[in-house]
Amino acid sequence: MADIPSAILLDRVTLSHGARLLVEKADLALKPGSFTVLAGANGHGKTTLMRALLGLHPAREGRIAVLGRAPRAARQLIGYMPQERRLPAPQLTGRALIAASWHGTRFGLPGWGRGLADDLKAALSLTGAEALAEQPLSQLSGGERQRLFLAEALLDKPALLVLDEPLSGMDLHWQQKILTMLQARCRETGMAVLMSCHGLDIVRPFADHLLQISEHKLELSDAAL
Ligand SMILES: Nc1ncnc2c1ncn2[C@@H]1O[C@H](COP(=O)(O)OP(=O)(O)OP(=O)(O)O)[C@@H](O)[C@H]1O
Repeated sequence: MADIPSAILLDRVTLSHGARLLVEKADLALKPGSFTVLAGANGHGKTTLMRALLGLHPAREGRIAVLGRAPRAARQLIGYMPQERRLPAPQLTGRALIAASWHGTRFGLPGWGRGLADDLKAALSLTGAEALAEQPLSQLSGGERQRLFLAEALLDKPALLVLDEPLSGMDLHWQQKILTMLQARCRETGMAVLMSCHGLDIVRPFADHLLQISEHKLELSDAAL
């Protein structure tokens, strides 16, 4: 049987912003179906690493492969939820915003048809955001908006989910519900998750690995330890 490619593979990767070195000569291999929490102090490079996986930030050295492809070529297989999102029109409903961004990124595909509507319903149900999607974004709390944007990242049944502090603003009840859902999706569908967060105690019981960025190094450990 052919080898299944890693969800994320780094081979001697160095990341920097100009003269500011963030990660130096890092190696990493994360399997499909794995749930990894990315931790590190403010400004240590978590967002930059995620953007590099999406092909939005070039590695200074080394090779990055996502699902066996170069990052840009893997983009269609990745669901991404950025740390912050500008709301271009706060009066839009969540459903309308997702439809608009879907058309923007999937230019050339058929319109917002039945299949897509069903997929959106299923994704919204995973994050408990069905009712939220019908309300203007300006009337949602920060944690409610996060659930909506997480549904959007899940919409296309990605093989890899890259989440930049998705739990920020969510209360404990919803953090646990979302973590339970993500863990189950990893087990049941083989989707891999890389998720940054600062509240490690809550996340550890649900994750397989902890990936720490510190002193320009990436250190992978068992999340339970
Ligand atoms: N667009 C940019 N231009 C120049 N330097 C940048 C840029 N974005 C980030 N940096 C530099 O890279 C460092 C790491 O930023 P990054 O956003 O990756 O950190 P982070 O670990 O995600 O931080 P946080 O926990 O605060 O979200 C920053 O401290 C900053 O010095």
